[in-house]
Amino acid sequence: MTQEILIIGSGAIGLSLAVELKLRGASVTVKSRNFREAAVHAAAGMIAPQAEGIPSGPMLELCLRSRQMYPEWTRKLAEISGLAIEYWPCGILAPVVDGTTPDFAREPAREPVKSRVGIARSGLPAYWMDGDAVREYQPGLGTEVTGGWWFPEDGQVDNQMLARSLWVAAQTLGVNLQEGSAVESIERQDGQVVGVRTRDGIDRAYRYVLATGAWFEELLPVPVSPKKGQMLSVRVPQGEKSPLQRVLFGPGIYIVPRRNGQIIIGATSEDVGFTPGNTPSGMKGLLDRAIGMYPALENYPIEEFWWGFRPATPDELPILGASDWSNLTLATGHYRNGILLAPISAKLLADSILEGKTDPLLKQFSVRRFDRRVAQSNTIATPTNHYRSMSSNLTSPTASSIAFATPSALATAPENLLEIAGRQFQSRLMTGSGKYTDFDRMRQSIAASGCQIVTVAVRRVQTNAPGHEGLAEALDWSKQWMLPNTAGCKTAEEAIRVARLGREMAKLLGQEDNNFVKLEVIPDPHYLLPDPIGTLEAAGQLVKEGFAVLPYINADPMLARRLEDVGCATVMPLGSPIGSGQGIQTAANIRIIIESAKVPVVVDAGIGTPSEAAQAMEMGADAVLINSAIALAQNPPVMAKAMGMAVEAGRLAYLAGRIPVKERASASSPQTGTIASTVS
Ligand SMILES: Cc1cc2nc3c(=O)[nH]c(=O)nc-3n(C[C@H](O)[C@H](O)[C@H](O)COP(=O)(O)OP(=O)(O)OC[C@H]3O[C@@H](n4cnc5c(N)ncnc54)[C@H](O)[C@@H]3O)c2cc1C
Ligand SMILES: CC(=O)[C@@H](O)[C@H](O)COP(=O)(O)O
Repeated sequence: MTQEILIIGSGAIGLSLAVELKLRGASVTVKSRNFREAAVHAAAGMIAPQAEGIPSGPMLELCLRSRQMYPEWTRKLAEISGLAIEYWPCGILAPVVDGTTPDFAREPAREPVKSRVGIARSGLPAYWMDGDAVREYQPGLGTEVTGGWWFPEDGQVDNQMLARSLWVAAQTLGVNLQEGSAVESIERQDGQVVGVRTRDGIDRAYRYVLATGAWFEELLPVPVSPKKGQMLSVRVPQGEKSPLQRVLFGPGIYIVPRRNGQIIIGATSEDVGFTPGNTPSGMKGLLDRAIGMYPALENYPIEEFWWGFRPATPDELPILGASDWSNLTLATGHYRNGILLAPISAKLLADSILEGKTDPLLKQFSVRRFDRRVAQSNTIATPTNHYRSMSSNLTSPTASSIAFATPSALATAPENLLEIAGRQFQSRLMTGSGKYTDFDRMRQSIAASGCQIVTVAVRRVQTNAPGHEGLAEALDWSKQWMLPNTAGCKTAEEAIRVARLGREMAKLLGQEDNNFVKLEVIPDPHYLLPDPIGTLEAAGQLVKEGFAVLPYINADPMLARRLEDVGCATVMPLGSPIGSGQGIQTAANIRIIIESAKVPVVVDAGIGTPSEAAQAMEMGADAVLINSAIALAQNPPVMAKAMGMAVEAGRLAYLAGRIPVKERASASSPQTGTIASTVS
């Protein structure tokens, strides 16, 4: 068997993965029944996690991560293939029509509406405009439009160019592309795939990936079905300049203007199996809605119509990752968002196939959610149930918990308490409140961790960002000390403003004397690295205003000293980028900070496992702050418990003092006085 990776399917997903695997040095073959039938050609190419109204949770996170990858990903593909790809972050305007107000617009904007333009409730950039404002912004909208949402970070890619570029990039890199090679069956034996059968015989490889889009069920009994979409395009009349410079995404209709004057109009969503062709009723429905939203289209020449099949699963979420066969990876079900999700799918699957790294996000899209057998056995071990049985063990006074009491008492002895700005805490673990799938899970996890300080993103709570609606009220603040943070602030000014809001929020929730703020000034959306200058500037001001400032910083010893000098209550150097789970990559600098700091040092961000939390504490950190590793674990409450124990273990180890590292062995039992030496 060769070390070849064999991908079945050459659509957006199969080709993106082929390119990624090849770029990382793998040997790759792609079997493609028919490149032209792939949905990637039929799509509109919208990069639209916000306009699609995807609710907060793993899917939105996947989409946002992918959207963020788009500029660099398309640049790289264009460079390899030598073919331009038009990626246009033009923003998407979602007009609202009377009686069809989409979910995200149902409540009015919380922040004061400045004239006729309001800022959205979502933590992501989104702006509400009333009827007059939206018309000013986009002249020519139909009379039925009563307002609209503007999503400046959504956009579009020319999916036809993308498809060509993916194919040529794969070819250029040396992927073995076998067009016209339809796989008829997948041969399986002893829990493994042993080959794929085509009309020419059996092909074997070391690993296999099934990426056949809407046709997935033909080869494997997994619930993926085709959702047909009909589309058409018109063209801006010759000599006229396109009046549309952004995508319009209305109820049941979208209008996607390309820079070359073509305007794509889509799309129907039909459960008609693989029935081919465009229908008069499909076309009429699209044209009626499109003209209603943007009447000028009625006189534009029609250029083309077509259709395609989206791969849809029952929950409309993709299937990504491992299967019941150890060497078979699954990649399908991207439904309406396969163009958007191509880069992140390729990255996460390549990480898993080549490096055995399973991003926690990938687990959310496992095929196992459709497996009745597995689902049933899972109910016994679902996070909540498992946690319940575990927590009852932990609270009952068993022999082991009694035996454990002495060291715990040491860790919580008065001289060993964590003290920040005059306030004492027994637990040295701080946790975050974001990224949980639901509030119950969050509450259970925070309780299981034993932490006493919980940080809350003020801005996201204020704007009711997805997953943050009612978050602040969801926790019992008589048991936890709130650490409001300024996440989402890019400048010192914003952070100062949000810190003040945070203080008000803590007051409203009953913590009258809470002046704590976790200061985050992060202009860089990619690595979420803090701005040292903005942080120092904001810290100085906030200290003057009476805040206890806990600044999140890169592990920079000089900056830590400057922040201490301006009066910060702690310093919070990062272990590695937020949410990366890369552990403590900055150990050498953190050691220097710990050595010289007179204020508590809290290692914040990047901790992925309990052993890394313990490592930070063994190094002498005063506390750690952990969010993603708990919230995104398969079983958050149990991971929270593990983190709490690790922090305590690490602290005890630090207090106990480790043995020095020696170059030579040193025997555990005496070398003299043994029987042999006594006899002789
Ligand atoms: C009308 C329409 C509009 C859309 N608009 C958007 C949009 O604006 N934004 C967005 O993000 N997404 C959009 N999508 C969705 C997106 O196009 C799909 O999610 C994505 O293309 C799916 O990619 P895939 O690789 O899984 O499948 P496909 O791209 O369909 O590719 C599957 C490939 O597998 C091959 N294959 C099948 N069976 C076999 C076999 N037995 N052996 C070998 N090869 C086989 C097929 O020939 C095909 O080439 C749209 C889809 C449609 C139909
Ligand atoms: C919630 C919070 O404050 C995070 O920004 C923090 O830095 C934790 O990082 P991880 O999510 O990597 O644990």
